[in-house]
Amino acid sequence: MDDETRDESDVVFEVRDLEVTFGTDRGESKVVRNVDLDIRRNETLGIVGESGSGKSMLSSTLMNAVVEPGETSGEVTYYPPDDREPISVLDLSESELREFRWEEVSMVFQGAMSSFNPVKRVRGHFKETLEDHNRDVDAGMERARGILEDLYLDPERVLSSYPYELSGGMKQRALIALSLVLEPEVLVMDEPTAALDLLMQRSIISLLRDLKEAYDLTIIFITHDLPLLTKLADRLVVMYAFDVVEMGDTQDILYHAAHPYTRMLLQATPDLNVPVDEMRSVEGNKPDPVVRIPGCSYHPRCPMADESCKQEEPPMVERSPGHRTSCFYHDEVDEAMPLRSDGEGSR
Ligand SMILES: Nc1ncnc2c1ncn2[C@@H]1O[C@H](COP(=O)(O)OP(=O)(O)OP(=O)(O)O)[C@@H](O)[C@H]1O
Repeated sequence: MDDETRDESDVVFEVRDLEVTFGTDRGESKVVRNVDLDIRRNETLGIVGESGSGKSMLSSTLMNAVVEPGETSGEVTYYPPDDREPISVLDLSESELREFRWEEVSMVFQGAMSSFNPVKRVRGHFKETLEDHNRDVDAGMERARGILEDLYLDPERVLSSYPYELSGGMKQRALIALSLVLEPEVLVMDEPTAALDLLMQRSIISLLRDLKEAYDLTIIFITHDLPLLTKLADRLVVMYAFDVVEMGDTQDILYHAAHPYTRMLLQATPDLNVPVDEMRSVEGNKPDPVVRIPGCSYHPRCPMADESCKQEEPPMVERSPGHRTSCFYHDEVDEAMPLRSDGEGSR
């Protein structure tokens, strides 16, 4: 079904004309450009792109949490699961935002390891979160124990520990439990497994699949680790140069990637079981958020680019239902940049 014709009850976030800008000495720095996106209820949406492409900025806007002095414009509408009115996230006051964050949408940030206060036991973090949101602490702690157990942690041991007494994987799971204690609808995870070893990454991914079912969650997972994402996400959003260049079902993107950049990402991934640090990086210079080049932002690195790509910006088009891309030559990409055995090598 087309994103725009989709029944509203299926959509948890509707993002329109979204832009994030920073004023800099060199001029205006646009780090998210004109993004339109629907996030479906109870899906796992993966946002992928190289470092600095705008993934974290885009996801921060879902909680109106872009750091100062960044300016967010456009619309971010959140649809609660019940009969409540839709919420215009960018119009929320500070006190409304404090409730909205954690209770509706919870975020596990990049560098999660430092999210715990080192001098406070884990139990204190849970209690403080419950108290700050005027929740019944006893009931909340009972729920916390259940979530920790679901994450294969010993609740009493973890709750009575200081953060430094836990291993990286345990700390990460404790943080996920903390982010779920106020029963949010949406969990946003920004590179949550980046600091973990491969085995722990895989185990967190499988835990997230179970959690999503058990707690009826929508998960937004941000990473530059495409192999990891293909094991978790129902749909993928590919970002390049502060904009979305392709989105669609994970299988469609894996086997029928329509944008040359997505194909480059897939080709840079020799085998989707290979750790990310063994992947080759995509060649070429990184885009600059201050300098908007004419035409398609990917043309300087694109093997298929011609004169029109240098002059005109390609519009986002629907290639097949729900599969969109912004490339003039999406119909020719199969022939020009074939995927290994039609995607077989990418499994
Ligand atoms: N506080 C800030 N002020 C100005 N520009 C910023 C700020 N934080 C990030 N940026 C810029 O915004 C752009 C997008 O950054 P963002 O963190 O969203 O990228 P990302 O895709 O999440 O990268 P990574 O995977 O490395 O986290 C980058 O060019 C970055 O330099």
